This record gives sequence, structure tokens and C-alpha cells, in this order.
Amino acid sequence: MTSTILTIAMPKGRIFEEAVQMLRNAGYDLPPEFEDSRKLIIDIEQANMRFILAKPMDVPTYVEHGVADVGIAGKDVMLEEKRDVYEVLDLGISRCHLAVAGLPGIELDSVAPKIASKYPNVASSYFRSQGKQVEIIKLNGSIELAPMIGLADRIVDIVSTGRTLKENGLVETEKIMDITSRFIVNPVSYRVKAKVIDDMVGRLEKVIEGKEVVR
Ligand SMILES: Nc1ncnc2c1ncn2[C@@H]1O[C@H](COP(=O)(O)OP(=O)(O)OP(=O)(O)O)[C@@H](O)[C@H]1O
Ligand SMILES: O=P(O)(O)OC[C@H]1O[C@H](OP(=O)(O)OP(=O)(O)O)[C@H](O)[C@@H]1O
Repeated sequence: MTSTILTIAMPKGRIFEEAVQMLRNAGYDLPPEFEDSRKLIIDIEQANMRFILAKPMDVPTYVEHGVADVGIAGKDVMLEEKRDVYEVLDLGISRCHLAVAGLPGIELDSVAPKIASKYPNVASSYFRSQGKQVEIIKLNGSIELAPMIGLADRIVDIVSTGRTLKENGLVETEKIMDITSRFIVNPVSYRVKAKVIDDMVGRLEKVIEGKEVVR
């Protein structure tokens, strides 16, 4: 009998280590080399698992297309990408928040203020919900630069410690929402591989609740 292989899309970058630790706590025996490898596909044959290591923003795309059965993605990415996947668990890791920020003492008084962000969809729906018309400028990083050099009136970005804002002389003007990482599942995989995915969800739930998991 062949066993079911589960493909997991993991975000490279700052979520990765916490996500790997969470899976280990859930009873999955991931080797120490896991963190040091430059491989983008890692097979853990004895556990019937295949990991694909993706850019954080791309994880929901792999899961939506079914090339990964499950994945781990920040809520910020889920809101921005709006992919057709099930968001099954709030893992509670990589906590941060999304906020609007800008130079201190500058009011948003122009007709269509410019908002720079790596999250154009999130930024646009947030300002729409506030009844404000804005012009969104999409950037790919170093977002805090935008108000400092006059590219934008405000930014919409992730804040964690607040250090990047502070060291660049910016202040948070509005909090949009708290962000944590989510466990996501492809809807077809959830039917076809229900047993193995339910088992993983159950184990992760126990870790979230602080209970011990035995393999
Ligand atoms: N400063 C932060 N502190 C905590 N979590 C963060 C922080 N910045 C981002 N995150 C969370 O971690 C996820 C991935 O962040 P990371 O910086 O690794 O990726 P990225 O910025 O998309 O990648 P890259 O820098 O390669 O473009 C984000 O989607 C968010 O959920
Ligand atoms: O509140 P802090 O703890 O300072 O963290 C917030 C910073 O972290 C993220 O940037 P990242 O390091 O991912 O760099 P980039 O988006 O500019 O590439 C985010 O875009 C902020 O710039």
C-alpha cells in the first residue's frame, strides 16, 4: 500500500524558524539540517512529508493551485492575496500588526493622499472602509523611506517592535489589525487527504493550547 504524501508550503524568512519549531512540537521529526539547507524542496521520507520553501507572499498561491496541500502564511499575506484556500488555524506565531504611519504632525489633508505599501489591496480596502479616497503606490520593501523622501504621505506596513518607525522618525497614526501566522489548506486536499491533514491540525491545535503531543 502506498502512503499519502503531504506537501507543505513553508514561508522562508522570519516565520520559518518558528514554524519549524511548531511542527517539531507537534511531533514531526524534522532534522537539524532543515534550517541550514538552501534546498527549496525537502523530502522527509520517513514522515511522508515534502516541504517546499517559498517566498512568504507566494505560499497561498502554491496552496490554492494544489501543488502544496497545506501551508503557513501571515494573516497580512492572506488579506493581500485573497486566495481560495481554507484558513484552518491561527498558529499565534510571528505576531505583529498592520498600521498606517507617517511623519509626525502632518495631517492627511490633500484630496487623494499618497499611500505607499507592500500591501496595496489591504491599504486600498482600509482607506475605502474609512471613506477616504487615496492613491496607492506599491513598493516591495523599505516602505518607511517613502514619507521620508516625499514619495508618499503615509505608509501601510507591518509594525513589530516599532524600532524601524522610531529610527526613521515616523509615528504610527492608525492601527489596522493584529497579525499572526495561519495554517492554510487546499480545499480539494482537505477532502482527498482528510485523515493526514486532520491529524496535523489536531496536533497543531494541541501545541497552540500548550498541551504535550506524542508521536
Ligand atoms: N517585523 C516583523 N516582526 C514579526 N513578524 C513579521 C515582521 N515583518 C513581517 N512579519 C510577518 O512575517 C511574514 C514574513 O515576513 P518576512 O519579512 O520574512 O517576509 P517578506 O518581507 O515577505 O520577505 P522579503 O523580505 O524576502 O520580501 C509577514 O508576512 C508577516 O506575517
Ligand atoms: O517594528 P519593527 O520590529 O521594526 O519591524 C517592522 C519592519 O519589519 C518589516 O520589514 P523587513 O525587515 O521585512 O524589511 P523590508 O520589508 O523593508 O524588506 C516591516 O516591513 C517593517 O519595516
